[in-house]
Amino acid sequence: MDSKTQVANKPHAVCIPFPAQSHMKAMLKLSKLLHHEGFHITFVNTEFNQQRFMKSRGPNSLDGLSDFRFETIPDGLPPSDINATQDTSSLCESIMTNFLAPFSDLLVKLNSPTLDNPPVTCIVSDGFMPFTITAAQEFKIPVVMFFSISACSVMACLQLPSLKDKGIIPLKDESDLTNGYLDTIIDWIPGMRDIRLRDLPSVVQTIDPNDVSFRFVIDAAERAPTTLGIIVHTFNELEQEVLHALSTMFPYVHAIGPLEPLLNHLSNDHLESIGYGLWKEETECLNWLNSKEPNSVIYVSFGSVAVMTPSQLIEIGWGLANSKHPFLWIIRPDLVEGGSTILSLEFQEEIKVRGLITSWCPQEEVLNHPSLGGFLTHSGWNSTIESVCAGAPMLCLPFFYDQQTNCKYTCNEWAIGMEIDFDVKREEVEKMVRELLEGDRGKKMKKKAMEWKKLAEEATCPLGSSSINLKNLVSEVLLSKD
Ligand SMILES: O=c1ccn([C@@H]2O[C@H](COP(=O)(O)OP(=O)(O)O[C@H]3O[C@H](CO)[C@@H](O)[C@H](O)[C@H]3O)[C@@H](O)[C@H]2O)c(=O)[nH]1
Repeated sequence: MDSKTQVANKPHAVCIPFPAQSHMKAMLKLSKLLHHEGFHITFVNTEFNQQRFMKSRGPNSLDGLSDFRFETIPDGLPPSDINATQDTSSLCESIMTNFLAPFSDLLVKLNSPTLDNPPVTCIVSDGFMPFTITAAQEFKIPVVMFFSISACSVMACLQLPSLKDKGIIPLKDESDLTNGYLDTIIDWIPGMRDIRLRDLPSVVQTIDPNDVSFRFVIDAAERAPTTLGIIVHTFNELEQEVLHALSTMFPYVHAIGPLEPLLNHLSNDHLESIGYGLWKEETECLNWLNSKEPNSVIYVSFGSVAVMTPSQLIEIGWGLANSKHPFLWIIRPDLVEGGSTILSLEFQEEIKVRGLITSWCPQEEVLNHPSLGGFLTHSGWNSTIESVCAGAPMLCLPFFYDQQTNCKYTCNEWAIGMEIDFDVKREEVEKMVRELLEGDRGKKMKKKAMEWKKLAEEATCPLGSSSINLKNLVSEVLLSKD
């Protein structure tokens, strides 16, 4: 077969993430795995995020290979700060109305005989981008939905239409937020036990049926079951019960994760140079960690979207300082409401020998550093599963979306976390950090975290459950001729 015929016969996956940092990172990792399975990859960014990538990682950072390429579509939004996460509600609204047309145009372009790539054979779409299902139907190609969230959060999202039909959501009145209604146990969700309304994705905490995020998640939940199947960034051993329940709802459910150790098993990763950060990674913190005792440092990060009040920032800061333990704290340029960080000179003087604050770091390297003792996190799913991989116990301070659900499972089911009240007080932060790094509960959580780490390693070794699920996804779904 000549090389032109070889190219023409290659399977070609178009991979499109929800256009935000964590979803892009997870989809890029999955795309690299599919590339290794022999796929030609087209990775679709919004123009805005493509520019951010180039800015943070350099103009050639997305050069890729001839069979791993990047394309862009517009996001339909007015210009915004290149150093900040876009407003999620505006993004969701725009995804629902503006993305289908440019995405379909891109598929037409990619199928053009004048281009030197194989015709598109499948779409791997973020689970929250259901316009891709319409495009897949139009182009008569399979689509699978990839959820870069936990299986329990996927299940919870999928139940939103039923919760709405039963009149449980949206809330009837603002008072339902505080009168105990959120403590209602929902006892009929398959595979999930002892779940309260407040543990479900935070979009349920609205009284407005037209709330953008509420409509956005319901739309995705209603459309997901019309696809061939779903991929979830998790592993069988971690979420057995809920994955089993999900498997009765779709033709295929593939738990493929954690993604980083799966990638680490690839020999010859030609795509290693394609990184993930939309902010420039500051690496001097790794040297700082080298100077610390094993298991001594608390790492603090709230992901790429959460925004906190100045008061929360100050309470967290003094709680960390008063614990007297060393800490590494990520304060993104857009972390605090109003934009500026207001840490006093007194605070900076107090922490200068044992605290390091930086704007963005190579998080997975930090979590796996020997001096790391624990992680104070917002319970975003990528942070949670990266912490599981690293065997790091967590303090959970969930903000919104799926974070409440992840926090519930981290603390109650997996026994590797303790929750901090959202109305943060410095005394509580100090106490929790001490308990995590010095107390019996912390020791038990660390032991459990190491057990989950071992199971994650087993799931991602060549004959582990996630590696087998990846092979099955490729042969049963993406290469299937049915
Ligand atoms: O200094 C940093 C801080 C974070 N990260 C990375 O950024 C990602 C953060 O992801 P995540 O923990 O999932 O948080 P968010 O960025 O807040 O992610 C959004 O999307 C996730 C699904 O992809 C949801 O689970 C979250 O609730 C939602 O807020 C992780 O991969 C981190 O490794 C870095 O590389 N460097």
